[in-house]
Amino acid sequence: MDQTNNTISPTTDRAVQPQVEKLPANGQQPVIVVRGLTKSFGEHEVLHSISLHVKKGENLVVLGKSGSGKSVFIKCLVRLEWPDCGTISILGKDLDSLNYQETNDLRIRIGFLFQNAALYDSMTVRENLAFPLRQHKKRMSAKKKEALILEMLDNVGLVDSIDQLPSKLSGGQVKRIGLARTLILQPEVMLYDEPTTGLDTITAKEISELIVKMQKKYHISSIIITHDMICAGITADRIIILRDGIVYAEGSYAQLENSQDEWIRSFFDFSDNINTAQNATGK
Ligand SMILES: Nc1ncnc2c1ncn2[C@@H]1O[C@H](COP(=O)(O)OP(=O)(O)OP(=O)(O)O)[C@@H](O)[C@H]1O
Repeated sequence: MDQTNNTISPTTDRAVQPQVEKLPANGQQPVIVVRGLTKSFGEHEVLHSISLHVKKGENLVVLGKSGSGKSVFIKCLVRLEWPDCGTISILGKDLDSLNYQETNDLRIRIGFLFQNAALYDSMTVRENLAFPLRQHKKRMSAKKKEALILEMLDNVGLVDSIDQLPSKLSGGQVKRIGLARTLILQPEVMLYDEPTTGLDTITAKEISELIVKMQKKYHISSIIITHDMICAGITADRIIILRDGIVYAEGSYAQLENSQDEWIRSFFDFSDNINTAQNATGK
């Protein structure tokens, strides 16, 4: 189904006309391409023919009110849920065409930071970071592993916590270590599910700024699911908004904030904070 005809109707506001089907004009293949993704639970159609792409090095924020299908969408990307129809291509691989081994190989190139990503309580920070390396980088030397652990802890400003147990860390520090642990496998694509949930405003801002710092440092392409507008303001290169199972709107933060559509503008109640935050990150 043509989403452009299926979405917002009476508006002439170009910023909210979903244009996600238009692929980049520079000929560069997007890192993620989703076409016609549909997912129902029983009679309840949660996602209806979603199509979007993510360009290399881009942070795409997916907004939507509670229950709009954001988590179901991201779970479809990592095959925690199976779409009823539609195609998903990540890093040039069509997920449906991959065998078990190819799926596992691709998974290593994709980092997924869960909403409530927990650290292993009985392991120190170093051991938590070493864990994915032990699983997936069996041939990497101990020296290189230690260097990577230190690099990732340095990225998140927590080198001094290397020998601590998670129980000694604050909520924000746990998030940072969770991010470091995901990044240690050097993913080309990151999927963030509500990365700032449960954090106070200042810590949420710090985590959001860290996401941008990592995007720039490692040229990571990301999808960030959030309903935290401060996080969206800091991290988004582009935003799509889900409503009733479709891509209702697409645009930059500024375009959507100034939309003629009142429902879209209702997301942007914290604009003063965000303007400050956006200025700080140059988005
Ligand atoms: N496994 C499931 N079985 C049945 N219904 C489900 C399942 N998972 C999700 N849903 C339904 O799909 C809809 C979308 O859920 P989803 O968790 O994706 O929303 P969301 O946009 O992430 O919401 P929130 O911002 O509150 O996390 C909800 O109505 C939810 O009840």
